Amino acid sequence: MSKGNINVSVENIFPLIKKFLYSDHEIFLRELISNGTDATTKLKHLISIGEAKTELGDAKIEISIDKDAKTLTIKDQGIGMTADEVEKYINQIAFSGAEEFLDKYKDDKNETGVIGHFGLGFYSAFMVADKVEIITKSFKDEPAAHWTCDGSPEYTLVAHDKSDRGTEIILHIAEDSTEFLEEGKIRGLLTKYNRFNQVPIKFGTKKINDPEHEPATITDKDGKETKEPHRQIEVDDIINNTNPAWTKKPADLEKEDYDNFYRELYPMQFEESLFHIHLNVDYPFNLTGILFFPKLTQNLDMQKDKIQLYQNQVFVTDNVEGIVPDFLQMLKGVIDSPDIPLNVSRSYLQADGAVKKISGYITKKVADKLASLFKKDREDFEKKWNDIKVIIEYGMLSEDKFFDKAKKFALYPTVDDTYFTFDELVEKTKDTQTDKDGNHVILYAANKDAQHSYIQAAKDKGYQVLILDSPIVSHLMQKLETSGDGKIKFSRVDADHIDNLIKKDDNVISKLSDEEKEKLKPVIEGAVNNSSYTVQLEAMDSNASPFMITVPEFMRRMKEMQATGGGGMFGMGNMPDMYNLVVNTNSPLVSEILAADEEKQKGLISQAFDLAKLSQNLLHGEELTNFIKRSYELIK
Ligand SMILES: Nc1ncnc2c1ncn2[C@@H]1O[C@H](COP(=O)(O)OP(=O)(O)OP(=O)(O)O)[C@@H](O)[C@H]1O
Repeated sequence: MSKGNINVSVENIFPLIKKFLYSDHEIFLRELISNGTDATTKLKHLISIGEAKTELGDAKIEISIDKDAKTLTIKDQGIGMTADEVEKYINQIAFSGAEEFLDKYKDDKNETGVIGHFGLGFYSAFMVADKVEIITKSFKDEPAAHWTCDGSPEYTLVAHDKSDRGTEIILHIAEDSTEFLEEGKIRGLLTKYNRFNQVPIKFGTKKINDPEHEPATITDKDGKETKEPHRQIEVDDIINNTNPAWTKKPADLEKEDYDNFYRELYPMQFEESLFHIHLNVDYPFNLTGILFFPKLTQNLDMQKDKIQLYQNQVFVTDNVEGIVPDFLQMLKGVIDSPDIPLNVSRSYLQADGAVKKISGYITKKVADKLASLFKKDREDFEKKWNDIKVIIEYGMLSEDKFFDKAKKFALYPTVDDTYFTFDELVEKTKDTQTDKDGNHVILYAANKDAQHSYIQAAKDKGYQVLILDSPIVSHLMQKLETSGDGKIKFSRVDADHIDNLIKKDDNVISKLSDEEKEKLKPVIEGAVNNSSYTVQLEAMDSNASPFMITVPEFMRRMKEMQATGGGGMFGMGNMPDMYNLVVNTNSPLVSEILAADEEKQKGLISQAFDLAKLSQNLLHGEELTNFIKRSYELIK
């Protein structure tokens, strides 16, 4: 028997471990399973190179709870340790590892700044146990060893009669941690952290139908046939899939395999993904994974399904901020990399060279995949556009490299469902939609129904009208306007009268004299009596609407940009909505207004103003009721 002190210089390490990251106590299980996994893969390696003369068998890691003894045991069939190795690895290396780890983080008040907490290792057991035993037998022909430590710096190390190879870690669960003696709790942790562990993990047994047994058909006295019950057998309950899809070669997987993996990863998700991207790189860093483009959904559960970060098939976190570019965080799937430093704060992580490269690599892979999907089957890509546009538009705004690539496949659908790339759109509209000053005006609508009359007016002129309705599109337009030669201007169809949106040389003569206009303007202003509207007299086509409400492009876009965060002009977000009331001085109705007496003028203006409001979906409540009443009066 040997007794010893682990290290007197840090006598208080055990209380410290216990206190350490209170909310993260549960990671002890992941740490101990990782040790068991390492021990098993090391042995496998030694066997493969002929250093270990033993059979691996179906080596697994077994987790068991003994509620009476208040113990939780993690047992592996790996490499094991001799007494000397326990002395070296547990008393010295593991301890100094834990000590170093704590030293680094005990002052770290910002607990969320640490992602994963790999590195505390074996001693994390003391976060939940007041006594820990190790019973271990090395694959080498040496007696087993039994190490016990009750949380003080003192330990004992004696021989043991364990005869099978491997290590058992017995945790005597502390009074304040008895939740870890509950089967449900442990099963939850195993599925959270270890469901793709490299070595099978057994947690109890389960009953299944015996595959060897073919139930016989029984015929009763009435001649009715029934099958006898399937014979049940008890088998190990293996909680993990040791071979998840992302660890395989893309060439070995069919679409169905990816679909199945998506469902395995998010069992509560019933929609299929739109497409996947298999990541696989080994230089200059190691990274594998599969990312899925999800179907857009309002389902909140779905939004909880995030990209999961693994390190060698062990779950670390589903907070991948800093590793995956922001715009791709709406994707789902898995990233597995041994090269991501896990014990560092997020700000450090973002500055880390390897992590930056990873983020760049992922962006490039996603752009390449989208480009190839676009090239291979444009029709299908167009169908998916609505579901993926927000992610792509966000990417184009936030990453210049992505913007350059996405320019080739980002789509601009028209109200008639034609999908143009930006270059195609420019080519298609440059002759018809360039104004007299050389500005190339791209027209768009945000809502086909609400802006119907404006869309129609533009289409009557032979113009193309895009439908751009995603929340960040105003930012993207701003970027597209400034990134080219400065000649492209986006304008919503209701930003002005169509002849003003794309001003051509042909000046329309006004039927009204300047004097008449001066007379008319205050009459209309008086009848409208609303400070949100600026009355603007315009000589337009006599067939165009007499009154029309427009929302100046600049104002509206600045407001939208403020509302969706960033950009725009400070303070604009809180400004009230402002409109122009464009009055067509060439319309016969306007001449009629001018000629009418005061009473009739008022009636005509209110009616025309309400009609203009109606076509902008601005007539509501009492105003709408009054309008309807007045309209009935008119047709009586
Ligand atoms: N189940 C086990 N079987 C065999 N050796 C083990 C086992 N558990 C721990 N060890 C030995 O003890 C050492 C220290 O373990 P510990 O978990 O503290 O650190 P680590 O696994 O080396 O690194 P990490 O900090 O990433 O956990 C291991 O390197 C290994 O040599």
